[in-house]
Amino acid sequence: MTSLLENARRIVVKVGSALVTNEGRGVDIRAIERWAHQIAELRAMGREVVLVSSGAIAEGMKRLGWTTRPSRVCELQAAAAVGQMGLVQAYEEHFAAHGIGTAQILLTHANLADREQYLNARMTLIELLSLGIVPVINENDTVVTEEIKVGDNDTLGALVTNLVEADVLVILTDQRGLYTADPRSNPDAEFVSEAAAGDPKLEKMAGGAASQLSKGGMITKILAAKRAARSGAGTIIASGREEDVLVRLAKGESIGTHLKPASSVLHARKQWIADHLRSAGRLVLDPGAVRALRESHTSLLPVGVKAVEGDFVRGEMVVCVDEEGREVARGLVSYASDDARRICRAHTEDISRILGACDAPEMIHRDNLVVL
Ligand SMILES: Nc1ncnc2c1ncn2[C@@H]1O[C@H](COP(=O)(O)OP(=O)(O)O)[C@@H](O)[C@H]1O
Ligand SMILES: N[C@@H](CCC(=O)OP(=O)(O)O)C(=O)O
Repeated sequence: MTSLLENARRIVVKVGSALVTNEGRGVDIRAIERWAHQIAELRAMGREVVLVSSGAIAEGMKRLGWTTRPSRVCELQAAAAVGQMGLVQAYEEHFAAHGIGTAQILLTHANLADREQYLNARMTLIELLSLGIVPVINENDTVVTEEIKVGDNDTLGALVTNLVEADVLVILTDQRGLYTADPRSNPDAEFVSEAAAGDPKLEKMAGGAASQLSKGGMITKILAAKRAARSGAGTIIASGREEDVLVRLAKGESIGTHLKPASSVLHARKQWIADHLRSAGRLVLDPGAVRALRESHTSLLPVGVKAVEGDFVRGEMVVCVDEEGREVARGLVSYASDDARRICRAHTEDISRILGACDAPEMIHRDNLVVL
């Protein structure tokens, strides 16, 4: 078996509290140095990497001189706010040593449930990746209470994987991967090197019941893999202490537990476009464009768009209709409605002259288009 990471172009790496913090005594600087080094190598191999890192509370406790984890939510929030400074400082310093810039992103579940904020976060992250920056994400603990928390960073990692349409989610933890039972209490537990993401048997191995969800552990990783598979991404659970784990995985070595999605990224994305998104506007196509979409499965070019209806931002879902108003396709549009109106009917080579820049040669790229 080869690694899911071998051919992945966009990767989300989640590092857990168990790893980032030195036995709960603040940030493990040596560990951060090693991951920065490995992620720099992945970038040099042409991969894009988003990092989801825990550790703010543990670092905050150290800075505040607290030796036991507080129970009041506001104390945990205060510790997270203090500790986040140390966490991002450590990442910034160690990525800078490789000439790589970093960006801090703090997200909540509520941010990602809101359509506009979801799209804004997506645009920002994709822009950062195209600028060669490594985004470092954590939950925005200051503004969340128990009920609206993502809860654990495994779930946040999966949400970010869906958000940026990553190919693979790598969850680094303090175990080699998934065992048939918790290896801490079951020395006979067997290692699982490969399984289907979403297989209910895995939830039982990880300790099962939904009531344990908030406690983290392996169950949140298994559920994160199930969630990531919805956008076609595979998940790897591996030990962050394994020598050069990310680079070796990217070179094709099979390390850790590989949880494979049932369908390909492209198929899953198209399913998502077709099923889940509310349309933000309409593009009226001329008969030539309708034919090209139906018969040649091409991208939709601005020249074939006769009119643009509605207000939308880049990346939103729009419905494509023929001159009689019948739905032909739907897809994620490459331009916001104002720009789309200005370039409809235009040839691709004229886009930069009209808009001052050409973000994309097509109105909807064929990977983001579902013809009905
Ligand atoms: N089936 C299992 N296989 C491996 N680890 C398991 C399993 N069930 C429970 N665990 C526990 O999950 C822990 C990892 O989760 P956690 O401590 O939340 O890590 P992190 O902070 O990296 O998210 C392991 O140390 C292990 O004790
Ligand atoms: N956001 C918090 C906690 C994140 C969390 O639950 O972490 P994890 O156990 O790695 O899934 C922090 O940075 O300390």
